[in-house]
This record gives sequence, C-alpha cells and structure tokens, in this order.
Amino acid sequence: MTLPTSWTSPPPLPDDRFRNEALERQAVLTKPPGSLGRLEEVAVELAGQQGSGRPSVDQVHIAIFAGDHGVCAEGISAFPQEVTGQMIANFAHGGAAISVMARHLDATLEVINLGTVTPVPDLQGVNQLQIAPGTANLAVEPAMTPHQVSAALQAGDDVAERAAAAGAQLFIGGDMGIGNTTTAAALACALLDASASDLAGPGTGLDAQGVSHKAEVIGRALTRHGDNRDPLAVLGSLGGLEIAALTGAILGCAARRIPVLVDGFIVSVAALVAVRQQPVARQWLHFSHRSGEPGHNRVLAAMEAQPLLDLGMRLGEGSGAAVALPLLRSACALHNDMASFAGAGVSNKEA
Ligand SMILES: O=C(O)c1ccc[n+]([C@@H]2O[C@H](COP(=O)([O-])O)[C@@H](O)[C@H]2O)c1
Ligand SMILES: Cc1cc2nc[nH]c2cc1C
Repeated sequence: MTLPTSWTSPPPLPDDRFRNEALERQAVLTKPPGSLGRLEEVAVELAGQQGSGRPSVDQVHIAIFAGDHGVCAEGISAFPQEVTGQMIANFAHGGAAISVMARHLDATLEVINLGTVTPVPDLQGVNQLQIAPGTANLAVEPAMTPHQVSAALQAGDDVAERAAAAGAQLFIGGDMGIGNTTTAAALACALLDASASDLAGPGTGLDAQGVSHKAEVIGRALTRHGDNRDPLAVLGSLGGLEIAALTGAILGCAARRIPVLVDGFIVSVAALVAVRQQPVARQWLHFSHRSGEPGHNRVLAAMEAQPLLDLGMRLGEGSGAAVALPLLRSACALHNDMASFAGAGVSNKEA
C-alpha cells in the first residue's frame, strides 16, 4: 500500500517552550489559578501546537468527506443510501447544518466526494474523486482494496496540504455517509477488542430491533475480518472511503503542525485509526463533543479524550466541532488579552 509522503516520519511534537510559556502566562493572569478550567488547557495546548505566544483559531479550514457504504445492503440505516449524494449537493448549496455553521464562523468549507452510489453532478466547492462507487459490503468481503485505501488516505493528506497552504490555524474534518455508524463501530470493535453489541447504536435513528440487527451484521464482519489489529489493515477490511480520507487528513495535519478539532463518533474513529498508526498524532487533537451515539464513549476513552461539550448531537458533518469552535476562540482571546496581576495592580494570591 502506498502511503502519503508526509508520513515518512512520525508527526512532530508540539513546541514545549511555547507550551510552558503559556502555562506561566496563565498563572499570572487576573484570575484564581485554574478558574477558567478547560479553557486554560485549550489555550496552553494551542500555544504549543502553533508555536506561538498568541494562539489563534480565526483561520479555520473545514472539510467534509463523503462516501457510500456497501454494508447498507444489510439494512443497517434508517435512511436510504441516496441521501449521501443528495447531502453533498445540500452542502454545496449552503443548506446543510455545516454550511450554516461555516458561514456563521467565517470558516473555509470544502467537500470531497470520495465515492457515491448515485452520481453527483459537478458542483462548485465539491471535489469529485469517485475512487469507487462506495465500498464493498464489509459483512461479506473487505470494504476496500489496498489501492482504494491508499487513494483515500492521499485525498485526506491533499486536504491537509491545502489547509496548510491557506494558512489554516485549525482543521475540522466532517463526515457524510449513510451507513457509516456501522462501519465506524466495526472499525472501533476491531481496534479496541470490543463486542459489536457494545458499540452498535441507533445512528440516524434505528429502533432497538434495528440496533440488534446492526450488531449482528457487525459481528459477522468481525468474524470475517479475524484478529489482524494493524490499523491500516483494519481500515481496508472494515472502513469507509470517507473514514480513510479523514485518517489521512488528521495525520496530514499533524505532520504539518495543524491542530485538529475532532467531531463526533465517525471522526473520532478515524482519529483512533490515526493514533494507532502514529501515536504522536494524539498530541495534535482537541475533542469537541460527546456524540449521542453510545459507542463514542469507548472510542474517546481509548484516546483519554475529554470532549468539551455534551449536547446530545449526533449529526456528523463536523457540526459538533463547529459548535465547539467559539470555545476555542474564547480560550485564545482570554489567554491573549487578559491583564496580569502586576499589569493591572491586582494583588495576587497570598503566598
Ligand atoms: O458523528 C456522529 O456522532 C454521528 C452519529 C450518528 C449519525 N451520524 C451521521 O449519520 C450518518 C450515518 O448514520 P447511519 O445510521 O446511516 O449509519 C452519517 O452521515 C453520519 O454523518 C453521525
Ligand atoms: C438528512 C441527513 C443529514 C446528514 N448529515 C450527516 N449525516 C446525515 C444523515 C442524514 C439522513
């Protein structure tokens, strides 16, 4: 399998000097130490990641990765497969949740169609790659060929390259793919040695009977796959085109020193594949929200991730990350612009 050239060595580490300086600055700002809670940690991590004394997430690059899933043949989603292609058009026309949020946040938005079952017309802002007309049915055969995995990883890395060239200070990846909660759950089961019933959830809205059928389909896929735990082998066997591209984008951002704000269940599973492939990539990740999809908890725990928000969102598209972005902006503004005890003439804590 050919891997993106940005992966020839492990990702760099964030810059400890800027991280430590940011910690020292937090200690002298006019507030009791720690009183801004997680916002302090966010600013300190961003300072180290950006190698800057004034962290900023004004310039944000959002990319939505879309693809179809052969496992839909097993009846595992509440929605029909053609919605994937229809939603790509909705992203381009500005009517999807992430389209609204990208405008609201003044972020760049691009859409990458990795491969749909129904053809999608040429649309402005949509990069049509069509690596395959969706994946194969992972319950009966490997979802992707090694060539397809390579092409999808490279597509993600290309997005990271574009984000870097545009001067992005933060990257948000989103997903769109009917059936991809089955795919993501299967991937997570294989990587975490979890059982299908632990990680199968309602996705777009299955009832309890639908969820138990979905767990049975995932169980069949896991039996077929066997016990190979190599992250890219698992990705090829049980993954999706958009999930592979997200993995490529996350590792591509880490390689280029761009912090990533991780969205919900599907993007977190792509991040898990990335972290299993290159553990240092974890140091470039911020976690935005806890999805309503129940399997998300296990995936977050495996990366020791504490998401910022828990709003019961389960949309995908990068929407949870977009909703959390203002928290990162607040963290930066407070870190950069608050007065120090000495500067404001405020007495510090008693020694
Ligand atoms: O990211 C999440 O947390 C999430 C949770 C549930 C559903 N989704 C979205 O819903 C679609 C997949 O759901 P399903 O039921 O078709 O597997 C896909 O387009 C995802 O973006 C996303
Ligand atoms: C309408 C719709 C929008 C979505 N956005 C992400 N996943 C989705 C699934 C559906 C069904």
